[in-house]
Amino acid sequence: MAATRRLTHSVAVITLNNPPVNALSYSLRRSIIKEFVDASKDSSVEAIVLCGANGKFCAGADIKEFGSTSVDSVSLNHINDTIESCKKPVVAAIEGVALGGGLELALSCHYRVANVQSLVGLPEVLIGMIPAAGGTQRLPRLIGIPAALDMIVRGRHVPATEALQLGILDEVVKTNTIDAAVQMAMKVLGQPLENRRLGTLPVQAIPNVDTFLDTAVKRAKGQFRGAQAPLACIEAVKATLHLPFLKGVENERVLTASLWSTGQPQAQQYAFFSEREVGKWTTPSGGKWDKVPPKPIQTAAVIGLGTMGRGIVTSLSKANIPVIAIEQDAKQLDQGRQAVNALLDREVEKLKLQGKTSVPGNGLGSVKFTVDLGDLHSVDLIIEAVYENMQLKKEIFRKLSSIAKPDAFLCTNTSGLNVDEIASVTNRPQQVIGTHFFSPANIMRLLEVVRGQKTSLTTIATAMSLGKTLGKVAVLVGNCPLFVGNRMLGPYLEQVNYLLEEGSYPEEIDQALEEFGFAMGPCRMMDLAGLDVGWRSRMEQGLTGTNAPPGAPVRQRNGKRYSPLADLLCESGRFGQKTGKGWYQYEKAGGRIAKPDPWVRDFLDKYRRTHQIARHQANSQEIQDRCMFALINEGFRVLEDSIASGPEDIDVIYNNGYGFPKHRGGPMYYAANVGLPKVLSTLENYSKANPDVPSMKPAFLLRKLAAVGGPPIKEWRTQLGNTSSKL
Ligand SMILES: CCCCCC/C=C/CC(=O)SCCNC(=O)CCNC(=O)[C@H](O)C(C)(C)COP(=O)(O)OP(=O)(O)OC[C@H]1O[C@@H](n2cnc3c(N)ncnc32)[C@H](O)[C@@H]1OP(=O)(O)O
Repeated sequence: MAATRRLTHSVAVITLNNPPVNALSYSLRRSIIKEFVDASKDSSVEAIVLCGANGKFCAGADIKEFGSTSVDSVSLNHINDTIESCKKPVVAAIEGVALGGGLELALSCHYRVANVQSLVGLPEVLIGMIPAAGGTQRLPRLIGIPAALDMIVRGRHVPATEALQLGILDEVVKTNTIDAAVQMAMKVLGQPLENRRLGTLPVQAIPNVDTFLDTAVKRAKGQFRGAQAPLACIEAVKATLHLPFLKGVENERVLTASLWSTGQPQAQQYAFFSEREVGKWTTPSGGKWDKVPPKPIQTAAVIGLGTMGRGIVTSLSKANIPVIAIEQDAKQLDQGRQAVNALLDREVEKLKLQGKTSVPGNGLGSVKFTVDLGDLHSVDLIIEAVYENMQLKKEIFRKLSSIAKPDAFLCTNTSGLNVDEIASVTNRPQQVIGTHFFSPANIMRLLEVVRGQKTSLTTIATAMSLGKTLGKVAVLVGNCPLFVGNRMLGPYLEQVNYLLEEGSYPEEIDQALEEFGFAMGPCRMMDLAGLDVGWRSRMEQGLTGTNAPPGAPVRQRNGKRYSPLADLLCESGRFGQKTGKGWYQYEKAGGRIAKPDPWVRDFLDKYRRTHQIARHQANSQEIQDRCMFALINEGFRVLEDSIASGPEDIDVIYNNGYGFPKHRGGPMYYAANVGLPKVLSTLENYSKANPDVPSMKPAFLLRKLAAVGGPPIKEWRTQLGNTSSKL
């Protein structure tokens, strides 16, 4: 744990050592200050190098210690000021990462040398905070307001080559970073340090700075919808213009305290740790992430090059895994090839920007396009990504049974079909697993890994590990219709339809949920996904179309409330963005700019008149409560059924796959924050007034937890008890 010290010539090298990422815990901070003061007093030491153990400089403050009392007793600001004012040159030797407080520490050093593979950044905004150890004051003084603001507000991890260009680093080396830092320290001995102390420098003026900052605020409000940290970051950087350095640092402290009182940092830090926790999967049969080794995946194949397949091929190639990409005929193969190549070209551009052009083959795995399933005989893992049709999927898996090598894993990319049924037609159900990617699959971080009844632990471990290799956050879920995310979406969208029936317009509903923080309101989301998808599914279920029960009341099915609104839209050819019309109108078929459509208003008004529904225009709060509590209630049912192993899993799914605002932690964290007794009573009231909407009947687990006062979310798991686990 202690920061250790060794002398190289007359240079003291202080090593931060707090595995796994050298986070600046209270005890590490104490050791650093002690070692540093000793070195600066030692007359045999002429210069000091700061580095991190195990190839990592430092990932910043220890987030686990936030909120504890020891935080301020040895503040990072005190360390940074001591370093910056040191009379001997201090050089940071950056390997791996210098993030948050780690970069702030490095910015207090007089020089910075980094390994070419390293990343630097101030990602505090991603955990609901601002850099509060001088970062918002030193970085603008070093690289100017625009570049600093961009890094701080987006929390970007900047590759070393870019950081060198920006002026954050003084030198980038391919090997022996610490030696290079020692060399640098020797080289600068005797040179004046005044202009290397960032806290003493003026910030460079830029023209029209007020307009520039106002625009940044407007952009952040639009982009981060309700998240306070990006705005506080702008405020803190703005202070460099009118406050002296120390006052600017004091302002960081005030802004941090004010952010903390919003509860957003706590929610985002919960989200951060939940993402790491879901990787540590367990199963009731005793399977555990660190006990079951995954099989290495050296080659993979993807069947079907529609939107999902293209993204999955790109994702695999990006992870440097050679892929075989299959389509059923030459024409579709050609279309798929063009689309994949365009996506891969964009990836190459991104790699170039990161200075990674020297990686052999550009660091992308090769892609072989073919129409011949026979080519799959030697691949390690196959992902089927054809459209959602059980018969078609089964036909493919039957064929794969005889073509794929016996130890190959067979994955189905389905958003809700029964993985057991698909596995049942194969000769290896233990090696079959669901991998539910989210569109666009090369960008979206979420991967739902769906375990079937017979899926082996090795198969789970391999799919989860593949998710990590692809840079995704993989969540293990059980097999039930629609799995976790889409299952919860059902009652949420049901409420949207009922609100539309009752008198709200699509844009009002979207506005309320976008104000809540969702990246996209539900009506725009349905238009994007295609209204016909749900329509076809409802036809297959006999809820609408020719299979619907004859003489069924229009607004009821099987004794439950039913809204035919989306069916009616589809019957008039309005499938959403793809047809240029859905809940909104678009500039053209395939267009993306949604405009409220007077046709839709007329259609809804006429519908209400036909069915004699008195107009009830719900306000934002009612829209948010009904939609959110419907979603959350289903989340409790998912937990009861053990389809997800804990509330954190659900929250990670929603934060990463459904545009849920991370500053609210996730739907289950939000429920805990609102208070479970309140969620329960709202659902109870609705349910009493609407007994024909069973999805709003409060879940048993919600009642159970509310009955014990709504404990903190980390205690929910203990209340889950013995349920019939699907995990
Ligand atoms: C409180 C004192 C003074 C306050 C004033 C100073 C304010 C400073 C503000 C900050 O510095 S806030 C922190 C800013 N830093 C970050 O946000 C970085 C967060 N970490 C990451 O982005 C990643 O973890 C990583 C460093 C890029 C590494 O990613 P990788 O995928 O390689 O590993 P992970 O699984 O993510 O992490 C491994 C392990 O380490 C834990 N961890 C990571 N960072 C921190 C941290 N800053 N504090 C505490 N713990 C951290 C992570 O939880 C994993 O733990 P596990 O137990 O193995 O799951």
